[in-house]
Amino acid sequence: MEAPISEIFCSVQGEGPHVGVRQAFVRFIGCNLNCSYCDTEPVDPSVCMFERTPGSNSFENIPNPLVISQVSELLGNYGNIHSVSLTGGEPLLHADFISKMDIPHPLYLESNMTLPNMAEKIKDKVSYVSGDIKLIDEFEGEDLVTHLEQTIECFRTLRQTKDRECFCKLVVTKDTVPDDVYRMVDAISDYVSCVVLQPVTQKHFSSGIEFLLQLQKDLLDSVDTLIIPQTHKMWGCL
Ligand SMILES: C[S@@+](CC[C@H](N)C(=O)[O-])C[C@H]1O[C@@H](n2cnc3c(N)ncnc32)[C@H](O)[C@@H]1O
Ligand SMILES: Nc1nc2[nH]cc(C(=O)O)c2c(=O)[nH]1
Ligand code: SF4
Ligand SMILES: [Mg+2]
Repeated sequence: MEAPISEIFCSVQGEGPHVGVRQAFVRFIGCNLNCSYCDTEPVDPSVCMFERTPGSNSFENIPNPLVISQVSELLGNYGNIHSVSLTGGEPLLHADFISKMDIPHPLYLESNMTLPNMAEKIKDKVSYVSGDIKLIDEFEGEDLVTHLEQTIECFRTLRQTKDRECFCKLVVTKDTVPDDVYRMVDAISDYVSCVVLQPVTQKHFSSGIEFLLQLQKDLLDSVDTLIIPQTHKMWGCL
């Protein structure tokens, strides 16, 4: 079993309720969506950039695709880590690979939550699910009803249990429509421990502070809701 991976590095989780924990990151290549705000840089798919020494900004190029034993060996360099973040791109496109991974650390999945059949394959492998809600205007493709159904099914499959933590992130931009947020959150709120409103970072127009605080106020009536920006961008780590 093999998969194309763009980066393997060690950093701290910069988003959501576990900001600051030491993690290894495995970034898979490829995505089924095309979000307007996406911060994943295009890469040379022929190599995986491996940062052996955390924070060194020095990378070894490892030819793609990688086999599972190679990934396990590379992750062994990073010492005492909280978990291994599987990100991308969309890691669920590589569910077959993930289902066969055999590493001693808990797996932390970062997903767009649009591929319920793939979620089924790895639901018992992952200990943490950081699942996004994507609003329909963020990508081209299916209609709203199909998108909503797939998102709900994905959250239902990967929902919070005694063995798995599942929380939701939602990137807020100046184009975010509150009613879209309420509809989507309402549909999945039973499956998550909390909702994180993640203000969009970067060159994109930011949403206003008042707007974010109003969204949080409204959502708090039904679900624990935090506002947490991408903290790794603040101190420039990977
Ligand atoms: C790059 S994505 C990869 C995982 C998966 N495809 C997804 O979208 O959840 C990782 C996280 O970064 C967030 N993200 C991407 N671009 C962002 C931006 N410009 N500002 C804030 N968050 C962003 C995504 O919403 C997601 O929560
Ligand atoms: N430090 C750090 N935290 C992160 N949380 C989610 C990330 C991602 O790109 O999936 C990410 C990332 O790329 N770096
Ligand atoms: S789903 Fe994730 S990786 Fe794919 S385009 Fe959207 S933010 Fe980027
Ligand atoms: Mg990122």
